This record gives sequence, structure tokens and C-alpha cells, in this order.
Amino acid sequence: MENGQIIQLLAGFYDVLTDEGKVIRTRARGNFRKNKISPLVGDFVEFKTAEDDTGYITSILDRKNTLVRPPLANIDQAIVVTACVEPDFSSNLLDRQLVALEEKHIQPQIYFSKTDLLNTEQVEHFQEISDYYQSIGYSVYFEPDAFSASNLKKLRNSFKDQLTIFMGQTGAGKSTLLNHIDPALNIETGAVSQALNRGKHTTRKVSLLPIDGGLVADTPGFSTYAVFEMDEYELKEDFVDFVHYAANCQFRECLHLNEPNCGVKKALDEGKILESRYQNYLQFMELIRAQKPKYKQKGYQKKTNRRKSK
Ligand SMILES: Nc1nc2c(ncn2[C@@H]2O[C@H](COP(=O)(O)OP(=O)(O)OP(=O)(O)O)[C@@H](O)[C@H]2O)c(=O)[nH]1
Ligand SMILES: [Zn+2]
Repeated sequence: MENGQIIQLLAGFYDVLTDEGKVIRTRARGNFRKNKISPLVGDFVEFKTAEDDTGYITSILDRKNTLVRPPLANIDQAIVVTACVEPDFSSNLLDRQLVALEEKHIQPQIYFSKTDLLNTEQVEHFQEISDYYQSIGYSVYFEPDAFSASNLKKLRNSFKDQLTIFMGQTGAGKSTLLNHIDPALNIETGAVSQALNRGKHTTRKVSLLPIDGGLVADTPGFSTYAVFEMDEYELKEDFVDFVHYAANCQFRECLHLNEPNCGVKKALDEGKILESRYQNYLQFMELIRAQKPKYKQKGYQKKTNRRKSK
């Protein structure tokens, strides 16, 4: 029995990267189909190798998390590529991405792009935003040249032993950044870019590229942030900066809305929490309440999936 991680799915074959760094082409044992478990890229698997050197997967280990688009398992971290301008920065979109990642236990990093297009005043503004997100525990990349050697070095150092995905709205600079990380990728960039955005309604194929001791997905994740896959109580935990102050709330169930003696609102009044974070929180809360019936269904599916993969 050998162990490895699936890095590519091709015409029914799964390419498994072994602990020794070899890539073995495998098939899934028929059993999986009966149990309705299909291996995903990113899965940690056990496999056996036959005499002719072809392998077959015998089991899939428990998944930490999964993504539907692209189909991927066991994502450790996500680089949230965030344009300061063109398209204009939206704290709402950034926070949406952060809570979606927190909910799936994927560690976010915030990578500001198009910093070269900012004037002095804008730089000061973004420096404050950058400092805030840094202060609440996120790695933030904010340099006058988004692709400076130091930015890229810091990013590449974070890849080791991680499965990393890139995300961010169209035009944010994901492909450009990936090309800077590895020019051999030679991904098409610009308005007509197709390589990383193969249409929102087709199933995207995803491969994991071994880079700097880790694996990097060649297809960006989370193409839509419209749906919140969490309830109100999960949302408040996903605002990582609120959690600390929530210890001061009078009620343990406090949702930091209109409850008396709320530690989060107190911190907000004292300027310790970024105003836009709280405003976005209120908006997400409303959206979650409005979509509740849909979520319940989703939550149910999520749990059954989890059980099946065990
Ligand atoms: N000035 C400047 N331009 C940038 C920067 N990053 C990306 N661009 C440009 O912005 C445009 C969009 O960049 P892409 O890398 O294609 O963006 P993307 O996020 O991959 O976009 P999609 O493929 O649509 O998802 C391209 O014309 C890039 O050259 C930057 O830091 N500074
Ligand atoms: Zn509270």
C-alpha cells in the first residue's frame, strides 16, 4: 500500500503524487462508484501498484474540505487577489471571500494588485486597509510593485506543504500573478483571457502544479460569492476580528446586532473594528436570513457528503 495525493484527473485516470515525489497513473477501484464517492483532485489516497506499474486507488482519506468549482479537495490556503483599482476595490467583495474561506477552513492571504496605479493619497488609504487586515491575522501583500521580488518571495515561501488556490474577481490579476510565479505557465492574461476562466457554466478541469514544495491549483476557485453557505451563528465566527471582542458580550448567543452590552459594538464605537467590516457583516446577515430555506437544504447535502467520504 502506498500513499499519495491526486494532482490531476484525465480521462478516468488519476495521477497520484507519492510521498517520494513520483507521479503514478491510477484508476479508482469499482467500489467507489457503488458508494457514489468519486475521487477528487486534492484527495489523499491509498493505492496499490500492479506488476505492469499501473496503480489503482483503494481508499480515499477523510477530506478537510471540498470545492465544487473547481472540483477540489483538501484546500489549505487561498490567495485572494484583490485589485486596488481597475476594477475598483470593494471591501464587500473582499469580506465575502474571506468569510467563505473561513467557513471552509481555508486560510486566506490578501494579495493587492495594481498598486502601481495608485496616487499618494490612495496609497495611504490602502495602507490603512492593509494594516487592519494584517492586524487581525491575515497575511497581506501590499507593495508599490505588486510583483516585486520580495512580494513574490514571501508568497512562494508560503506554498510549502500547502494546497494553494487563487481567487479574486475577473481582471484582478490572478493569471498575471501566476505567470510571475512561474513564467513557464504562460497563461493568457487580459480581457480576453480564457486559460483561467473557462466559462462559468462548464465544468472546469483542474490540475495541481508542484511549486516550491507545495501544490498550486491552476484554476481559480469560487467564481461566485452570491450564496452564503452558513447560518448567522457561523457567520459571526467567520469574522475573525469579532471573535476576540465577543468575549465581552453580555449574552453568549449575541449576534452583535441590537443586543445590550455587546462587546463587538463597543469595540466598533471605540474604533477598534473597521467600520466597513461591521457594515458588511450586517449586510451578509440580512442576506443569510433571506436565503435561509435554501441554506438548510445545502447544509443537509454538505453533511451527507461529509459522512459519505468517511
Ligand atoms: N498596472 C497593472 N496591471 C495589472 C496588474 N495585475 C494585472 N494587471 C493587468 O490587468 C489585466 C487583467 O489581469 P489578469 O491577470 O488577466 O486578471 P485575472 O484575474 O486572471 O482575470 P480573469 O482571467 O478574467 O479572471 C491584464 O491586462 C493585466 O496585465 C498590476 O499589478 N498592475
Ligand atoms: Zn455582541
